[in-house]
Amino acid sequence: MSTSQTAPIAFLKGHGTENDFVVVPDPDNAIALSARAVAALCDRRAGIGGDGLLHVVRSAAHPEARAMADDAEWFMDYRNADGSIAEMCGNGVRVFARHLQRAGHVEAGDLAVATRAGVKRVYLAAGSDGPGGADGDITVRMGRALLPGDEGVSVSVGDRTWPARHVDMGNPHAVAFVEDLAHAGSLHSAPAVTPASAYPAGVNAEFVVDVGPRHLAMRVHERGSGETRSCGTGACAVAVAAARRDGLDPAVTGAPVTYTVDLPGGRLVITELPDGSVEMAGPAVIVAEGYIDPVWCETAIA
Ligand SMILES: N[C@@H](CCC[C@H](N)C(=O)O)C(=O)O
Repeated sequence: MSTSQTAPIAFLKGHGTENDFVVVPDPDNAIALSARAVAALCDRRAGIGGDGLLHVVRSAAHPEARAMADDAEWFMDYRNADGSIAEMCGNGVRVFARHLQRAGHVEAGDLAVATRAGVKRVYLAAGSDGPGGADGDITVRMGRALLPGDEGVSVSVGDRTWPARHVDMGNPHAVAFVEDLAHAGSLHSAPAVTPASAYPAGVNAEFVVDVGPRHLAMRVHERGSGETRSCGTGACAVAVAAARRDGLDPAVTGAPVTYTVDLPGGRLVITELPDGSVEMAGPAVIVAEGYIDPVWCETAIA
């Protein structure tokens, strides 16, 4: 955020299954959001607080999205809570779409959103709360999961180590099936994921248990944010890893496979389709909106 900013900057606060975000609408890409500014805004005590930040920019106005502008009017410039940049955020893209719908920028129905992991198709049901709609689940076509070869990935917490599945949902994941989610410990610090060479840009680590047929529960430690109460791309990675573990591959059988994934902050339903794409359905809520004090910007971010 440019420290020369004098006008108040609008923001919203939202969440998807309690994965929470500061939303900064900036259609013309006029706000220079430094990593430091993002970290200050996401700070839960001295800032607004969030697992990440959604910078809402017209694709045509952003150098990383200009090439997608013909396919998607809006670009989700996603940042983690520590200010780092990530390719994609599954819960974030639903909150992003909810904001656009609520602000009247888009209608219910199909919407294309540009992300650093490509254009994602979002389906927004018409809501009952207000003209633009504000409730109901949002479905996102997340693209294909990539399963890089067996690099012998493993995840460790304390003296426990589990073999893990490397799943790429546009961003990197290591999925470990465990006996008990409590074995992941406090997750105050990042679990060790090896070999480091499998994840040169860092990794999100998921811990998963079965709770019933095609029904999973998970915890996650997110790159750049720590343990969060939900991760959409993580839930997709977990569902695909579980399908392969269970001998299911829609590309082979021609039948979609659905897993229900319970997270500390709520439930996501993940379906892998015969064309290999992964669909995620879940809630997205805008909680509040307001203005960031320019004096705070000067002092906290300068
Ligand atoms: N919470 C997100 C993922 C956000 C990005 C992640 N921390 C990364 O660095 O890849 C989700 O819902 O997918």
